[in-house]
Amino acid sequence: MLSMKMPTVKYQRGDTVMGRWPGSSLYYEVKVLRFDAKSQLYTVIYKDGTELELKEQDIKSAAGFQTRSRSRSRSRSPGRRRSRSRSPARTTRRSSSRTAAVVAAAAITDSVPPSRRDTKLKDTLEVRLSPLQQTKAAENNSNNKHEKKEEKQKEENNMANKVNETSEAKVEAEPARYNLRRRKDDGGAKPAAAEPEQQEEVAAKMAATLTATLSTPLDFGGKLGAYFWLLFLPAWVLFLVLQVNLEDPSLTNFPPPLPPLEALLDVQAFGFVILWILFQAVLYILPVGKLSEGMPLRSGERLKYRTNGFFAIVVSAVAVAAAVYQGVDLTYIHSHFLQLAVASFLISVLLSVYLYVRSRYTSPEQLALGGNSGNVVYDFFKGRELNPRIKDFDLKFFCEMRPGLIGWCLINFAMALAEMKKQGLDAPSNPMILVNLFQLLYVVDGLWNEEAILTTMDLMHDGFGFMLAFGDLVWVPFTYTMQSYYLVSHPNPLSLPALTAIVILKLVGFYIFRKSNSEKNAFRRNPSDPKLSYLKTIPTATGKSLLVSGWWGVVRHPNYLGDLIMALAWSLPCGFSHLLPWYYMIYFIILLVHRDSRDMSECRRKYGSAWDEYCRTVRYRIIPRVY
Ligand SMILES: NC(=O)C1=CN([C@@H]2O[C@H](COP(=O)(O)OP(=O)(O)OC[C@H]3O[C@@H](n4cnc5c(N)ncnc54)[C@H](OP(=O)(O)O)[C@@H]3O)[C@@H](O)[C@H]2O)C=CC1
Ligand SMILES: CC(C)CCC[C@@H](C)[C@H]1CC=C2C3=C(CC[C@@]21C)[C@@]1(C)CC[C@H](O)C(C)(C)[C@@H]1CC3
Repeated sequence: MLSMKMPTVKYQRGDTVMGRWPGSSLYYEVKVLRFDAKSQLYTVIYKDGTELELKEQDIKSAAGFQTRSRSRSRSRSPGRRRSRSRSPARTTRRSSSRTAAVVAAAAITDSVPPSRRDTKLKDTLEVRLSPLQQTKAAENNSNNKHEKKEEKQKEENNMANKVNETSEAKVEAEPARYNLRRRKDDGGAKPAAAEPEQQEEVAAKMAATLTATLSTPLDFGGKLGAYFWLLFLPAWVLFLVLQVNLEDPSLTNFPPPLPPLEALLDVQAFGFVILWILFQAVLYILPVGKLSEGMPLRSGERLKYRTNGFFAIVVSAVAVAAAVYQGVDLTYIHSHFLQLAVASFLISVLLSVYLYVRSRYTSPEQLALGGNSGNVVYDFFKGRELNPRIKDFDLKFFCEMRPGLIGWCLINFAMALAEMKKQGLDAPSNPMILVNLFQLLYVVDGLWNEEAILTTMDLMHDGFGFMLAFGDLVWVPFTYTMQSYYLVSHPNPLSLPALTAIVILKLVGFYIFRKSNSEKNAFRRNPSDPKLSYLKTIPTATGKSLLVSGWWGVVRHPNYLGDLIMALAWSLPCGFSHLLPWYYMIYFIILLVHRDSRDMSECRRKYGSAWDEYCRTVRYRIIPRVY
């Protein structure tokens, strides 16, 4: 087993110490993750999962601190606080009437540092600064003049640590916003207001600090990129759908003229999409199948998910078969593809708006780290809330695994029927059968191993916003079906050797994909599983280890490799006459390369030098010796 050693420095990896929150004089309990000898900085992790780099002088041993109890702070009367000298959050009656447009200072409780949150709150919001106090002994040790000044400031903060925001107050602190933690449990304390100027000063200081420390780099080209993707993605789907209908669907051909609006909007198609989603929702909530636990959240909580996806696809297949038996003409899906896509798009927009609005009222712990930039368009696109739920109904999990994914198979099946109808066949063509079976296998496998999705990036890190809502409800069912749609009117006879080679390719890809995903999933769920004891690992400061042998020792993303090989096998049956059926392959390379780089940054942030060591040991990302 490989292991890392930390250089001999004052604080060691794993030490629990007190770290100063940058820009303030407040100290919180942190754990040392690593020390960078070059920059002389310690990477520490706060209790809420925030990682920061601190200088040695901003760290103190935990022994010199004591936690101020809640009861003590509660007993402090507002009047007593008022009598104190000026402080950043001083409470006065006078100022209570002036709190509109005042930024409230962050509430920091139980040694959890402030994280960010948009705070346009309608209700009265009571927040409180509750840092930890240093003991007398520690204070005496602090000879440094600078430190003494900060101690004084800290004392002031402690004295006047309640700020109130009235209903008309709008809390807006640009460029960054901070976490205002509701103090529902502080019933005894009366709301009071802070001195606006001083609060603003504190807020501005913290805002600057938080911008510098908490903001994760923006993906997808940042704010401008978000505008671009919001327009480009729907336009691209429209382009593909119009193009695939052409006799000669060359991507270089000019797209056909846009149909009139009334041809795009179809109430019946809209109704069918809604019915399909509701049908899947009913299957999802049925108390059938396992309740699986997700990975621990930042709060330590583990959500439960109803993983009955396989049951859902079996029931859906039976329902579709019954409908066909009853004479329902599924080729409607082929002839109304555009209308169905537009209806799904509208639903995904409505869903994204709902998700964005509800995320404004969610507690900061429930926000994803990446979708909380403060820019409305970017956050709408990227998604703010990590696991939006209506009671136990997990919207992200449901959308990712059900309507679009199972809808993809339904559309493929409808295309096979449309091909038979259009080309007067008694049975679908071989390429159509291959595409249908290959993609069905992919989806069924995903649903059979539904629990494994709980350890993927989307579920663990990404917020649920337009990108995933659109991706799940529109992109997957209406662009992943391009190969079968293409085959409806573009037959491509396959020789037996070609057919056999494609099948072998698919199986090889599937084997790599499934084995590597299962290995990682099993390891993440139970790292001490005896079945995995032969695997080498690298320990990391977070307590989690990284696999460095087995599939994850071949390349850093063996699952992407398998997935790409499968994608190749999906396009090959369509031949080489047009680029359109190869669109998925091209898109998928771009998607996975980008995903890999996103994951690399995320893992480097999480695991630091352990990740670098993993990358040194496993040199290639996706394709051995190539990339
Ligand atoms: N068909 C499609 O459209 C798409 C399919 N996919 C497929 O979905 C699957 C999931 O993909 P995705 O979520 O992107 O990524 P992964 O399932 O590969 O998850 C990445 C995470 O795995 C963990 N990890 C990375 N390296 C190691 C290691 N050496 N040992 C242990 N854990 C490690 C890390 O999380 P941590 O350490 O926090 O556990 C990392 O963040 C893939 O098979 C992919 O091909 C993905 C996107 C689109
Ligand atoms: C619109 C954007 C450009 C891209 C959106 C990306 C999404 C379409 C994909 C992100 C991750 C996905 C996964 C699957 C489907 C596509 C999306 C939603 C997946 C459910 C397909 C089936 C697999 O077996 C899987 C491993 C479960 C996949 C997980 C990731």
